[in-house]
Amino acid sequence: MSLKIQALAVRRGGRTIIAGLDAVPFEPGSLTAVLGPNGAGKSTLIQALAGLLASKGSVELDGQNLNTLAPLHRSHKVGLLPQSLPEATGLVAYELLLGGVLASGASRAEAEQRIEEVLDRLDLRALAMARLDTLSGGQRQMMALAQVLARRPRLMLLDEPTSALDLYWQLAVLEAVREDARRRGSMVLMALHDLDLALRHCDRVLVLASGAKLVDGAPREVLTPDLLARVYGIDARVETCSHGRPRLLVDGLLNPLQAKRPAPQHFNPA
Ligand SMILES: Nc1ncnc2c1ncn2[C@@H]1O[C@H](COP(=O)(O)OP(=O)(O)OP(=O)(O)O)[C@@H](O)[C@H]1O
Repeated sequence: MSLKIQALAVRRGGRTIIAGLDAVPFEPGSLTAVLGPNGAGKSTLIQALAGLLASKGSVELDGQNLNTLAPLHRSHKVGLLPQSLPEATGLVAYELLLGGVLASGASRAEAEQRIEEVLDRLDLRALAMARLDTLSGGQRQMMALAQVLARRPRLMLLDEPTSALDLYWQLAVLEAVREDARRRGSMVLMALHDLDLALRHCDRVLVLASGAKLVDGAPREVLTPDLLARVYGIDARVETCSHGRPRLLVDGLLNPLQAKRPAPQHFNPA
């Protein structure tokens, strides 16, 4: 039982964005960070896995090819947190959660019970009855994440889940996701720019560049100074802090003439 990606290819706007991605199977309970520079293809991969973009190749979840499932059935198994925040509409936050959980196939009673649990776990009860247009961007992002957790999908796809959150909530949210994966055996793939969060919370990192897999492995092993220089064009290293945790130390930008960083991501029509 796992997620297997084989020869995944995605085109957008007439261009090949992801060309034949293979990955070692993702295990139940695992958190994987999808890393890479702007335009590397992280969101494209996540949207293709969620079924929002047509793709070739195979995406198998627990032995079932997701591309053969009807969209509704696929959405019961796969929960997506998009990069964009939920719109600031007159909808009450609780209604956002309820709509999502009911759409995932839960009964009304089951949906309400799951939402109560997630609101408690994330300490969001005080905001549950607020209109979305009265919440801050970060609060709306937390509500969207609460919805994904309450839907209890087998595969969670989170596109920059902490982009609008303060330091407390970045850690709190990732710990809640980690706990959910451990408890239910769900699998999590999340696009991240914060490498410290990837080092701290993820079992594995998948690094993309120009839509191709560059490396895939344990965060500490993969995030070497050479890789950081090649992918991000920065002079940086991972060291162990006095509390025994890995930390990214950034010394600065590499001189662009010396950097081995590829030019800004650009894809040739294929
Ligand atoms: N709607 C679209 N139509 C056509 N091309 C797109 C579209 N969205 C993204 N692209 C292209 O796909 C490539 C990958 O974009 P994608 O958003 O997947 O990158 P990303 O790694 O998530 O970037 P970021 O870190 O900036 O969010 C880019 O070259 C981008 O120009």
